Amino acid sequence: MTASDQTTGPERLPVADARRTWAWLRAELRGRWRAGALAVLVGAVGAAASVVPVYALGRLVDLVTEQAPGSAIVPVAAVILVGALVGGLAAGPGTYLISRLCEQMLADLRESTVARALSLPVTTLERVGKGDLLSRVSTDTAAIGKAASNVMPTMISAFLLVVVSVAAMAGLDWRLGLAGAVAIPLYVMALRWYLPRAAPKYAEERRAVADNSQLLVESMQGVRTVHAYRLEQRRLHGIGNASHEVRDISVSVFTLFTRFVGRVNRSEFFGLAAILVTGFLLVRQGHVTVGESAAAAVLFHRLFNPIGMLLFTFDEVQAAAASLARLVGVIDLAPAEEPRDGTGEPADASLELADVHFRYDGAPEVLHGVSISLPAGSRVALVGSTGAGKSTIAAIAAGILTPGSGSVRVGGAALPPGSLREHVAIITQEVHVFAGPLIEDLRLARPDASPQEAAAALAAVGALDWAKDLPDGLGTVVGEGGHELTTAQVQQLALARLILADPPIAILDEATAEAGSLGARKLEESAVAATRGRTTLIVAHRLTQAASADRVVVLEHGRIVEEGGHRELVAAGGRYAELWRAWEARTPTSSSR
Ligand SMILES: Nc1ncnc2c1ncn2[C@@H]1O[C@H](COP(=O)(O)OP(=O)(O)OP(=O)(O)O)[C@@H](O)[C@H]1O
Repeated sequence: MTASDQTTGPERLPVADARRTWAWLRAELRGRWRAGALAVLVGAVGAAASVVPVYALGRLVDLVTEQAPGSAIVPVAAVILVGALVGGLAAGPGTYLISRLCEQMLADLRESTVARALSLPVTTLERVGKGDLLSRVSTDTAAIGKAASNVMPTMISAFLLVVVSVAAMAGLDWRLGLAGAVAIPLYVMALRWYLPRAAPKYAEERRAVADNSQLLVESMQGVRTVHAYRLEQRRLHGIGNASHEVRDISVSVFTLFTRFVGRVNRSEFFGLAAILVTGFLLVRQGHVTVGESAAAAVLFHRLFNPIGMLLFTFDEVQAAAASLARLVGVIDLAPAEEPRDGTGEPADASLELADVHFRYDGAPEVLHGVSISLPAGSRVALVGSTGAGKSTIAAIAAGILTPGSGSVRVGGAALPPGSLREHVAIITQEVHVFAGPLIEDLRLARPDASPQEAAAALAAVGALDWAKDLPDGLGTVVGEGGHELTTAQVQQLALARLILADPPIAILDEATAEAGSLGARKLEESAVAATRGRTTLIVAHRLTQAASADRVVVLEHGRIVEEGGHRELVAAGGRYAELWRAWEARTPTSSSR
């Protein structure tokens, strides 16, 4: 089963199952087996070297007990010194190699997740909400990052030390090894008690955190609506409830953890007691020396920390595994669908939508076979009542949405969405101003644009005057936290970006609709300047835009009901004529056109 087969709910991105997550991890490790083997080898040498001083310490105890001469003690002391040195020296590179491996894997994981998230169909992102995705690329990546940089290196070193120490105890006397091993089933029992209880708790905690971020993101993004409808208290109440849920789940996770710690301490007690009793009996029967028995006890006692580390970090590893499953779920998502028919190079700047059908996820079809043809360099206006499907057509023509069936062709070529976007640029009313200097915002469209080119683009859309008057001119920081631009200024900025991007085809979806009537005419002029020479599809909310277009396409309920020149349609007395009459009645001045 792939991640994309299984969704955790209609409003969430999928989460990969354990098998798929392991398969991803194995494939990643297989691709880096050399680095992995080297890290384990260096770690094992360090662990083995660190056991030598304890062994030698036992021997030292025996020598002292036997009142051996100083000359016999010196070589043992030298062994202790060398062992400690080698152990200490190998620990650094061992940890470094493991950390490097984990960090490289994390960097690749982060890149693939973000790359896939950016290539997701817009409909998927709209359906799941940005909060879920944000919590995955931030909180989940952080959880894995923490495990990768702190937990995994410590855990692997601890594991190697445990293996080498148990082997060393068995080397002293197999019964001592066996006594030490008594603790193993107790540790395993503690872990088996804990893990199945902790896993769902962690998953629950992640889900609650994601829900909380979703609520926060929505409230921030919709802050104007929240103010407009006085929803502050209701939103705060919702966020408060979600935060309380996160808090309660975190507390219950911690309570579970402390109960687990109690079980681990009990295992340590029984393990050490078994070694001391066995050592006592073996010394009494003359099977081992006091030094060997003491060495076994020290070896075991030294494992308290690494074993504790192994067990206590298991929950972080588990949390990281839950996060990894969520990221692999995103990586496995199908990217936006490519068109099924052939591609090729566009012959010219014409744009053609042929028999396009479209439905949003889980909703009824909204476009029922729409065909629109824009010859190169023409201006076509799309007119229709609210919900007719105009914005959907604009998004399909721009390659933001993929039609369910039918095709979009540029210059006769059906292009994949990625390259369609190279030829077609769209401006919607939701223009985002990225935080930073104004000129950098313009350069999003063309990174190498010179200040003169940026200024020329602003001048062409009539925005240079106000831009120069900003506190730092084109260097003024705009966007979130910076100088606030008016809606009309933001639209002009988008039109200036269009000039810099210089696409052969432009789509304007409500680019002027937001403006008040006073500024609307000015913005229309800016739009005409920005689209001059380009094939242009305009979603015309102001019918003056339709009147100045080469052709008007009238859409109702997802179907084209009329098509032709403005005068021709007005004369025909159909749906467009009706809309035009209503428009003229509302804005008498426009009849002068
Ligand atoms: N993201 C979405 N998910 C589900 N349905 C949607 C979504 N966006 C639009 N719709 C629906 O699709 C239909 C066409 O919407 P669209 O926005 O394309 O119409 P429009 O003609 O541009 O309307 P308006 O003039 O109000 O912008 C409407 O019924 C709308 O409710």
